[in-house]
Amino acid sequence: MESERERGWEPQVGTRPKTFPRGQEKPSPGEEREGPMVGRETRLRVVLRVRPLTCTEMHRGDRQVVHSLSDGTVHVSAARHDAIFGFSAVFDAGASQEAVFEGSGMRQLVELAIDGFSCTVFAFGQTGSGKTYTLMGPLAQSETQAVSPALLGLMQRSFACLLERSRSCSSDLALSASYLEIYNEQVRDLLSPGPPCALPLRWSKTHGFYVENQLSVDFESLEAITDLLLQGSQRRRTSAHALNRHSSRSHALLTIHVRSRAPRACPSKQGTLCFVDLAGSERVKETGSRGELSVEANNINRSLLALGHCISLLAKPGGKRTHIPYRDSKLTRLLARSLGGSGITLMVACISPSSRCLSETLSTLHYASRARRVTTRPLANRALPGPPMPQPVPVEGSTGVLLPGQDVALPGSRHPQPQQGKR
Ligand SMILES: Nc1ncnc2c1ncn2[C@@H]1O[C@H](COP(=O)(O)OP(=O)(O)OP(=O)(O)O)[C@@H](O)[C@H]1O
Repeated sequence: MESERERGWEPQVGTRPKTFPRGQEKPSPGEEREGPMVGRETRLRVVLRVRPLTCTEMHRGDRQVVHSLSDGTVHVSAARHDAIFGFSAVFDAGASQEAVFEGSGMRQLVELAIDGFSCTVFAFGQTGSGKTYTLMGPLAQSETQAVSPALLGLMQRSFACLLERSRSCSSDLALSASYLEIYNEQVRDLLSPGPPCALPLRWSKTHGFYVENQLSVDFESLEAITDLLLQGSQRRRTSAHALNRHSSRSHALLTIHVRSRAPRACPSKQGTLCFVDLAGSERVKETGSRGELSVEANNINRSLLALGHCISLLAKPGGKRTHIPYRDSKLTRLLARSLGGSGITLMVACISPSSRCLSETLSTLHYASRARRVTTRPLANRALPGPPMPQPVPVEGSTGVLLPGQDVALPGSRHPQPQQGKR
């Protein structure tokens, strides 16, 4: 039986805070929430969600080979396999969207983003295993009919939580969103109007990897951010194949930037909350992908392989001291900070309980188990006092902003390069 410490977001025994780089500062006395984990080795938190058998799987007579047990474990039992895997939490087929939000630690992650940390939640698993459903709920239906509030996913629940905190008397938060996809190894802006075009991914010593010229849109209400999510998701590449009628063909990253408006003299906190909906791994033989679909599948599988490789190396004892090949894919470059840097990460592994998916399910479970050994050293971000940076200028009649010197930038602001103290 594992201890609370092994269940994620608890610092490891005997680790010491390292020095605090510029822009990422020690907590001041009284900032309790940043307390135990700041600057200390902290494990990724990994939870598992098992979706129900689909109608097709039931009609086909697939057997259920995954059974969740109490205490965060699942039992996989099939002809030649009998194994138990443990996670920080396991959600079975009957778990509601609310139970996943409350039990996964998502609410805590929102709080940490408000406190200035770079927080990431990513969903991964085989195609059709329920990643998009867990993050966004059944979004595709919302074009024609409203989605029942009970079905809303981790994203919408986190937005509500964030806005509630923002309205509460003590917090004065400025919120903005950017939404990207990695499609066939190209980074594309999902909020930018017009045909998708590739954005450059750059690296700087102070900020690590960042996307140049991505659009960032201010928002102040749940309706505004839900609209952005819907607009962006409609632009995202999806296709139908044998295992999923709405299969995502790209990795999508929605980032909420949370800036606290502190008094002038104090450095303000600058946190992020990034939702990563990975495209699912797939066996081309089973999905029946041909032509363009098969090119997409190869790109998806290659980038997931690169991610798996980085995770394996990071999970080894002393792995951080070896070279981690983040540069092998755009996905690993963008997740470098969440996996091996100073961010705080929640991973939601999604699986199908069907006997037909057994080998993919085992692969996801092994991948997820390995990820539980990965640690980061969380540090909060602070905007530094000093000469003021160019501030976005509100544009009348829009939630968008213009940076000084820009003449066209609706509906959001472009970030040509990271600002000081911000990635
Ligand atoms: N927990 C769940 N309860 C009910 N239905 C679910 C659940 N999880 C997934 N589904 C349904 O299963 C189908 C596949 O889910 P989803 O599209 O989220 O998979 P995915 O992992 O994102 O796939 P891909 O990688 O191909 O994009 C959808 O019809 C979805 O509504």
